[in-house]
Amino acid sequence: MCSVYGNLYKLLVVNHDIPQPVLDAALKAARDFFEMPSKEKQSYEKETSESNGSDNGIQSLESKDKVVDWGDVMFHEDLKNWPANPPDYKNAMLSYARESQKVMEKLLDVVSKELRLVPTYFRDLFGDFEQSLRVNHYPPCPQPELVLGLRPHTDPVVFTALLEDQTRGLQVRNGDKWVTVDPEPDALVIFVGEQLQVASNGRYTAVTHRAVVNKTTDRISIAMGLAPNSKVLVRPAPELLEKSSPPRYEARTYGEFRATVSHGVRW
Ligand SMILES: O=C(O)CCC(=O)C(=O)O
Ligand SMILES: [Fe+2]
Repeated sequence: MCSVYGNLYKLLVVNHDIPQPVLDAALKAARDFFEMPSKEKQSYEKETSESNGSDNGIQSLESKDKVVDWGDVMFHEDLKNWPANPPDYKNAMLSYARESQKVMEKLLDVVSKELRLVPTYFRDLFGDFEQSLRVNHYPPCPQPELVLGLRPHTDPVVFTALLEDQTRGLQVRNGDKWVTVDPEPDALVIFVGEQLQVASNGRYTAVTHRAVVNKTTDRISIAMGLAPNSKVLVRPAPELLEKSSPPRYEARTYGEFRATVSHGVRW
């Protein structure tokens, strides 16, 4: 169903079976949203955003003690809070959510098999999934070296499917270096999230990533997080434990995890 390139720190998936128009429509809807006049955007952004980005950015740049995320985000927790405009925004995002969930579920089966578990092991363990969507916009920045688009973080979910436009900006941590991921048309970047790290007892590790910005070009990315529902107890899979590999993480429901662990990036 797909070719997976990469290694421990990133997965770049091509031939993922998502029809290109679905990807194009999601990116277009995001762009159309952020191109609307500020007034129209503001009511939505207030509800959904943690941003301190472009609109008050110059001020933020001057405060040296503050971490600045030079971006705006529309956050749709549990796929809710849709703006009425652009009119096709909601449908475009829901189609992307549906299609990317299929890809991530298939990848979970690949991971299960790789760990010599039954193919549906992790899908069964995580149960009914919930999805949240972060639609990110990073405007050009006059002094990109002073800010980040989005600070370094790992995603607290199982997997994230990141769809980005063709502007460079995503970086992943590999050892002590930041590596820029070159955007590829048609590809999705899949991140391992913290819930898969716990359930695989650290055999898969969550990817630390961040976004940088540039002087001339704005950038759009759409991150779809696949998460268990809040009641699901996430713990290292007993089948993966042995005397020589004891559990490395505590068992916690996803709800408890969300309430106690925060990386400063809302998911
Ligand atoms: O914009 C990007 O490339 C990264 C976005 C991201 O990591 C997120 O929304 O969690
Ligand atoms: Fe992320």
